[in-house]
Amino acid sequence: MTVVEARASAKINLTLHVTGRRDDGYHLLDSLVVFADFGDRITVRPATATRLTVTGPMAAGVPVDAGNLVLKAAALIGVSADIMLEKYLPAAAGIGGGSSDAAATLRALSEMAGVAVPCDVLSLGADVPVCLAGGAAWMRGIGEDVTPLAGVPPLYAVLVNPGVAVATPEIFAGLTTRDNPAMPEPLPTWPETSDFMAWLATQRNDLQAPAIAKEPIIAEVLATLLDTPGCQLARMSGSGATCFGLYDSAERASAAAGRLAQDRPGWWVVATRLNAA
Ligand SMILES: C[C@@](CO)(OP(=O)(O)O)[C@H](O)COP(=O)(O)OP(=O)(O)OC[C@H]1O[C@@H](n2ccc(N)nc2=O)[C@H](O)[C@@H]1O
Ligand SMILES: Nc1ncnc2c1ncn2[C@@H]1O[C@H](COP(=O)(O)OP(=O)(O)O)[C@@H](O)[C@H]1O
Repeated sequence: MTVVEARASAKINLTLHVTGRRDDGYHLLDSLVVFADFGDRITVRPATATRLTVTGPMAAGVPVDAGNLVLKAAALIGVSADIMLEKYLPAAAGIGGGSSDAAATLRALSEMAGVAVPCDVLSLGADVPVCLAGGAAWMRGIGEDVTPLAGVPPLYAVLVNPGVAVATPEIFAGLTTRDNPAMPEPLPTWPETSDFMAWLATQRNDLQAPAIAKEPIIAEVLATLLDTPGCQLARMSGSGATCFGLYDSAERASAAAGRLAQDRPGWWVVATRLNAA
């Protein structure tokens, strides 16, 4: 019997520029996306009818019915399976947990049954195409235009979520401007990690201000991250509330995560590598 496992890595928007809005209300994005070496885990086994079990430390509140993106992905690819989802990522957190689960399910079911992943996965969510691509990418359009990026260095990061779930549509609705500048085209090259960090600091997450207006604790998360030794940049990912801090070494990232976990027992804190090979 073929059992296939797949990692559903956390998605991090290192930049997230909102550059316009379509007539249907969806926003045009311009985002540099990378993935963490930390995430959920999907295991699929052949079965005559699809069944989903959700376990893991972050399983509470995750839908187990047809609303789960794992089941939507299984229906889209048309493969039945016994699917186990182990949740380690907080939901509704701006790190694409559900989208990454959907992409991992498509990959795992494709391998298990020997069927191709459907070309059009955007119907599962705007973040699913980039999660399916899986590596550092330039994401544009509403999320369907994904260009893999070489030359993005691996980074040491700490991810922090203060435990507030954020509804993505509400954050987009809070934008005061929707025609903000895009990243430069072509993107610059970054010979050293320090060049990349310096450039990142000049970019933005346009959803950060409306997210802070809705959930002021996000500003506290950013300030707390910036206050830890070695933190070079702190920014929110996606529509929040998860923020990332970038560090100059694995040791400093790990020390910061240890200190934050101790000082803020209610916060979800993880030291991880982004865009590691
Ligand atoms: C904002 C981003 C940035 O990567 O990340 P998250 O905060 O979800 O992690 C994504 O675009 C989210 O992707 P995803 O969560 O898959 O979005 P969807 O389910 O397709 O859409 C949820 C809602 O977000 C808004 N939305 C989403 C994408 C987009 N380009 N414009 C939008 O306005 C719409 O209100 C939509 O109804
Ligand atoms: N597999 C899943 N994991 C987490 N949330 C899911 C999943 N499937 C559906 N959802 C729903 O999707 C919503 C958005 O969750 P998620 O994809 O984790 O957040 P975000 O879009 O902020 O990155 C959640 O509120 C939850 O109800």
